[in-house]
Amino acid sequence: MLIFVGLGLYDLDDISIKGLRAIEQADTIFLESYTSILMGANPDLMRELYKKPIIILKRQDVEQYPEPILTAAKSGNVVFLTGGDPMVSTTHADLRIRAKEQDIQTKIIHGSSIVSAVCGLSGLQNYRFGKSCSIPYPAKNWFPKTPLDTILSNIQQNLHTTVYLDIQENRFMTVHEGIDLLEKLMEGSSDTIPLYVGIARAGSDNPIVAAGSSTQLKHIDFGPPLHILVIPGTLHEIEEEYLKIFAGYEP
Ligand SMILES: C[S@@+](CC[C@H](N)C(=O)[O-])C[C@H]1O[C@@H](n2cnc3c(N)ncnc32)[C@H](O)[C@@H]1O
Repeated sequence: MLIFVGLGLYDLDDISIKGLRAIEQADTIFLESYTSILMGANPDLMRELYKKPIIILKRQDVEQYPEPILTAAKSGNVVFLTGGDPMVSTTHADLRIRAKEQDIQTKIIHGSSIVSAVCGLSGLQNYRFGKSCSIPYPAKNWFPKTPLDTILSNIQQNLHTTVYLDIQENRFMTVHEGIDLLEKLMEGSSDTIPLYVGIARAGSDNPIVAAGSSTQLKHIDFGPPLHILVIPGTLHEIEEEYLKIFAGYEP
């Protein structure tokens, strides 16, 4: 059996009791930490708490060479750990399909997700979000414009946009870096993003939530990762009130 377990948002306490029970019963535990990462925990703390070994997986181990995971799940109980919810903004649906094709039973134990956390922290209503996008760190000769296109298209339709910020090995894109990259993409055009909401460390005891123009947000210290951006469409009056109270928004 292959059980996808969501670790939740920030530290060891965010996993569900169902998730912990699945770990207790597991013969093999895998952890992927390339789609998201618990900044208030680490694999050693997990091994200590779960009293079991944990095998760390890279993207290619899951997306290109998943056979060891599937083989283990054919003969025993496998838990596959992911930050947040395992099926939100990840590609793990593919692994579940591959397991099904090999007659391996699967199950999902959900975790709290950044997708719902942004709604609670910003007050932006979940049914007013359009397509989300990700900003990658620019590589040599590669700086995609698609995130900006998604944001502008959502703004035109009066929808909010969740903007995931890149995670690379020990490199986590900040709200400031994300805004700078978007501003660079808009240089020389008439496109503008009038309002940004920056969120840091959702799920921790001290998340930061700040709303304002790019210039205003550049003066905010968001602190350590993880960070995420939300670009609102036109605000509903309750959303505006919420951002004023909880995110220092000054229209
Ligand atoms: C690709 S998404 C994966 C979402 C995850 N599966 C979930 O359900 O929460 C990961 C991105 O979301 C954002 N993120 C995830 N957890 C966060 C947190 N606790 N605080 C702020 N941003 C977070 C970061 O921008 C990160 O790069």
